[in-house]
Amino acid sequence: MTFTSGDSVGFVGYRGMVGSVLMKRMVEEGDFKDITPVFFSTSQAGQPAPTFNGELDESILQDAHDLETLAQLPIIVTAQGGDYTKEVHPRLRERGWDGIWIDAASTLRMNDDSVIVLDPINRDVIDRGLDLGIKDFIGGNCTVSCLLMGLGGLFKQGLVEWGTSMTYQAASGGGARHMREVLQGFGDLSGVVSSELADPASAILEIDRKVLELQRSGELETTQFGVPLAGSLIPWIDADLGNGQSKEEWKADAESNKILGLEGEDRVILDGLCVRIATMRSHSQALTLKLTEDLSVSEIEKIIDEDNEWSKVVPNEKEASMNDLTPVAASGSLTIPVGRIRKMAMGPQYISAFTVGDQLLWGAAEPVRRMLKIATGTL
Ligand SMILES: NC(=O)C1=CN([C@@H]2O[C@H](COP(=O)(O)OP(=O)(O)OC[C@H]3O[C@@H](n4cnc5c(N)ncnc54)[C@H](OP(=O)(O)O)[C@@H]3O)[C@@H](O)[C@H]2O)C=CC1
Ligand SMILES: N[C@@H](CC(=O)OP(=O)(O)O)C(=O)O
Repeated sequence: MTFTSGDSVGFVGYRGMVGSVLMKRMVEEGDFKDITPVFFSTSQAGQPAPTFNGELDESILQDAHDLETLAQLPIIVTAQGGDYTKEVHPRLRERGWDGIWIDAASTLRMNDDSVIVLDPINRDVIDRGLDLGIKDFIGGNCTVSCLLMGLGGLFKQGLVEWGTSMTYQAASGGGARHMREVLQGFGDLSGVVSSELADPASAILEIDRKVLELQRSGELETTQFGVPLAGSLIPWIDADLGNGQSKEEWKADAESNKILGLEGEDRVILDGLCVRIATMRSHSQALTLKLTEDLSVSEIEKIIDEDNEWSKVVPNEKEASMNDLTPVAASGSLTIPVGRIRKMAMGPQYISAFTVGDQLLWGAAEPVRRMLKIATGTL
């Protein structure tokens, strides 16, 4: 089953948080002109379909579990989530569907017959996969994709022996309801001390006591995160692998090496701690890298800056770091700022770096959007 310009492409999960960012980017880039979109829903089949291409369209939402309809499509793009992938993908393949499956969920990422897509970093791996007849192209973990978009130049040139990544991951990584829960938490904490906050003479330790009392009371909404995140942090993300490592931490090494196409002795060792903090949609990470060579900071900055058009070095200065190297600065932007680059006290080959990326853009929707363009021959 091959795609020719104007053919239909199926979209599942278009109205979720990741799907909405994907649709917005496709509209911004005029991507709909090359395809005929067919929209699917697991809950709204039969209702009017959206019209992102700006044309009058009377089509209706298709049933996302209707294998017959899905199997007619040469390309399916899904941001519906891992449960949907687990349920539908194997059944489609079992019935002989050989179209291209492009997915934001992690389910198929580490399969031998899938490629993790991040084309500014691994276009060669994607092209090789297409040539070999690979049909499943999966977006990477948000933290991994943002790391490689920022520091990809060093990895691609084989300059990293090992690295640690200490993350500061935003609430959006859990989903829309997690973001709401954090904001609600901040509101509740602020509300319980509103009269004290209005009085500049009130005692800060009394404010702190009341806030902590509410955080520990069990009265805050914690359905999504399990514990209060507002005014706190959670030093564990994703499943417990039982060896002291979280699954999110495991992904750094496993996915980065797969994205870069590194095997055996060429693999880069990556490990670290993943921490959830109460920011909205940008993940940050503090890195320690051991380089294979003693490069000057300006050489390192040049390699990072020049690797792709989105990585941007922020000078290792206080004001620039405070203004340009934060989740507030990075959110809503495709630019991946990389700063705090300096030689560490451990020796000339050890460097620090700090990077931030919008986890809904490069962390989720953008690699998937670009893979669709590659699959349709327009990138
Ligand atoms: N959040 C993230 O940071 C990342 C997520 N991903 C992957 O993407 C998947 C989807 O994540 P995300 O977009 O956050 O999930 P959402 O919960 O926002 O959306 C998933 C689906 O929920 C259904 N839905 C039910 N109620 C609503 C509503 N009120 N508004 C919108 N959609 C609704 C929609 O399906 P329907 O129309 O069928 O009802 C929608 O497609 C994840 O499971 C994960 O696999 C990947 C990387 C990062
Ligand atoms: N686990 C990420 C979000 C995510 O969806 O990751 P993955 O695509 O690897 O499941 C986070 O919580 O920030």
